[in-house]
Amino acid sequence: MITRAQAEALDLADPLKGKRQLFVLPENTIYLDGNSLGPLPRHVAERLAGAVAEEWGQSLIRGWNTHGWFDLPRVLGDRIGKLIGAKPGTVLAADSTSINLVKVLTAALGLRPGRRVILSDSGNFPSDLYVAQGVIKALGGGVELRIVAPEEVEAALGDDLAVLMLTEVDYRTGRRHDMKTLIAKAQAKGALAIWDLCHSAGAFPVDLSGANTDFAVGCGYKYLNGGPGAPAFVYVRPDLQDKIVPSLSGWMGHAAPFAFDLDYRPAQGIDRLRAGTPGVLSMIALDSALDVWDGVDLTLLRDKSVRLADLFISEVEGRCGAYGLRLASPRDAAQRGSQVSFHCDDGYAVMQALIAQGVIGDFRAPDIIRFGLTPLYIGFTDVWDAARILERVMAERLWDQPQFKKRAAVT
Ligand SMILES: Cc1ncc(COP(=O)(O)O)c(C=O)c1O
Ligand SMILES: Nc1c(O)cccc1C(=O)C[C@H](N)C(=O)O
Repeated sequence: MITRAQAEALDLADPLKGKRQLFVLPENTIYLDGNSLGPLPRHVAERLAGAVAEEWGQSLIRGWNTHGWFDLPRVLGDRIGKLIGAKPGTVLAADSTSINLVKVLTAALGLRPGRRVILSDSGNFPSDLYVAQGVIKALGGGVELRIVAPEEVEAALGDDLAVLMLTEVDYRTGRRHDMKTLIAKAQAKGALAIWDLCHSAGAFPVDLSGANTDFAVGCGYKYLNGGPGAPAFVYVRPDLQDKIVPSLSGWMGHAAPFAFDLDYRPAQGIDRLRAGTPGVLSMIALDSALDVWDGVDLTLLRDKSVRLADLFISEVEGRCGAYGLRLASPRDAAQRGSQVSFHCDDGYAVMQALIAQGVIGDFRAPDIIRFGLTPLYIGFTDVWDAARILERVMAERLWDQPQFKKRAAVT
């Protein structure tokens, strides 16, 4: 444990400290939930207002050409690609993570006919498992979703494997898979690998090309700060792009959308992953939000993320261990994403009481309180203060009140 003055000294020496002022952060709030919804980058409101008034208001339908609306999915894809080690032309910003997963899962199964198994793990985000279940039903069966414990994935890679479908960072515990190794082992079995990077993109450096990733998806509203419901992204390895047969074969992914042919012909390259009309205003918000990454060295980002997490773990364990909080995240930073979670009895009420004290994290059933550590706008003093406030919530049993026990619709 350290003193508050020591935490302040760490902030003063932080090479990323200048980035914080780029964000709108409400007063008296310590925001440790950027792994669920990133905060508003300050300049986005003006850019969005300008886009509404000028681009939509004045240019009307001409905006598709004059403001480059049609190209936004590719342009944003390339910007996101720089954060995840993807080459230009391999990432598309589009739709939601769940929808993009339908696209790549059906594409991958189409490339491995006769193979029966989609392998995933019980730490995956449930939407991904639901998508796989839905795809299997829509295909009329013949494929099985096999779910194993995260630590059993490697041993479960069999000769009948069609697709390994995993989320790199466990949304509850922050446990991180060894993506490169698992991809190589799945490919050695003749399978394809799909990675969900929702809790990776913008959280630490990702190297999709270096890991020879087949497919990846991820969202724009967490560490990329694109706003609620921001466009997601999808990655396809260059040599697979023209081999895949899109199942969501909408007109915007057609080779010639404005020829209005009656028959579908897929576009070349990543464009065939487009389906329908993109949400242009959301694309513009995400495009603008991505400016905060200009000049950011992702190795510095990771270094700060690890140090924030180590400090938070030591402060919370030191202050709250006596109240039964237990670390749910890996202690070894190399096996963690950019969040820290604790098992906590009455965790929902504890988190609500903490939020009432100005520290925003979230709760994930059955007993996890979860804290996102986002180095662009969170500092060492923030996590020190958050641990101290959590100690007060526990010591004074501030959580033990009826209003903190009533579950909201969205947690
Ligand atoms: C790992 C992961 N995958 C998928 C999703 C679902 O994304 P969406 O609701 O944007 O489709 C989320 C979060 O909601 C997530 O954390
Ligand atoms: N996508 C969300 C939403 O629409 C509402 C509330 C939360 C979310 C989330 O992103 C949850 C998130 N995927 C998680 O890691 O738990």
